[in-house]
Amino acid sequence: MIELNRVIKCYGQKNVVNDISFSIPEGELFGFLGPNGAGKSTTIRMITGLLKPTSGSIIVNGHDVIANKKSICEDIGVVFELQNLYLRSSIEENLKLFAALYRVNDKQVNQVMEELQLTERRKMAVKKLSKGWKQRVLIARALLHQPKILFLDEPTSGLDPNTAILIRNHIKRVNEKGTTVVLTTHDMYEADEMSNRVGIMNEGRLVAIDTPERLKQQHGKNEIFVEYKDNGNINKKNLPFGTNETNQFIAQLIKEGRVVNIHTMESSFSTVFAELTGRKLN
Ligand SMILES: Nc1ncnc2c1ncn2[C@@H]1O[C@H](COP(=O)(O)OP(=O)(O)OP(=O)(O)O)[C@@H](O)[C@H]1O
Repeated sequence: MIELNRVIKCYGQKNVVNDISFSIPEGELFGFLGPNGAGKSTTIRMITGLLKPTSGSIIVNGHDVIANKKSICEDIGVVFELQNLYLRSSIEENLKLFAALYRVNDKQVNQVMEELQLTERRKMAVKKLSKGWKQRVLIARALLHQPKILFLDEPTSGLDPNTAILIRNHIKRVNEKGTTVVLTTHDMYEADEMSNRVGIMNEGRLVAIDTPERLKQQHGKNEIFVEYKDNGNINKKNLPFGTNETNQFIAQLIKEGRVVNIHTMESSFSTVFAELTGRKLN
């Protein structure tokens, strides 16, 4: 369980995280979204004890992170961008070094390597690996000590679709076994598909927190897509669902026998994001 209460972080005069309160229950897969500079990384760094808030309280699994940041080390695993691996060492050496710090046995190291499909290249130096392999090593390293909470910052950014699927599936499996997951992402499909709930930040504030389905119902806009004959050409239009203008326009097309194709389109999560933050991503 993660609980933030009235958390503020300011740099100079600017509140980059501006009085946010929310909680993440045990076992949830929580998607954390927001445009660049919204304050997501700052918030995650505060939750994981890497950064001290200006004010407010943060409790992780019953521990006050601000009073004692070391208290949560054993409970959390983190996969952040620009994390260091020992490039000249092999996958296995990197993992065993970390395993020793957490008193994790070889059996667990082998199992995690197997689960992330790393075994085949276990002896290969990390510097020779592609970005996707390195990312899997980072995830393996974060999971070695079987943390109760896993924090991932853009885990599939810049990876090929197959590696992204492998990583998403693994994150889902880890979550199904009981690990709470906090996933920061700019990928709206990933957020929608994976999260039990999402929190959306904008300009330091938490502007929404709910299930993707409810956010789509509340903030999305269903549309009707219609293709129709128009003076010898085929025209296409997206129209708002259920308005009088749309109904009249379509009724007229049907009457004149001009409809070529028509279907409704469920609002996408990108629409929700744009509506709540005023900006578009992906
Ligand atoms: N050490 C710092 N000193 C001053 N300002 C900072 C510092 N760290 C972050 N900021 C500012 O805080 C704001 C929030 O940054 P943060 O990295 O938390 O955003 P983000 O939502 O994670 O963005 P991104 O999606 O680009 O990673 C930004 O305006 C950033 O410039």
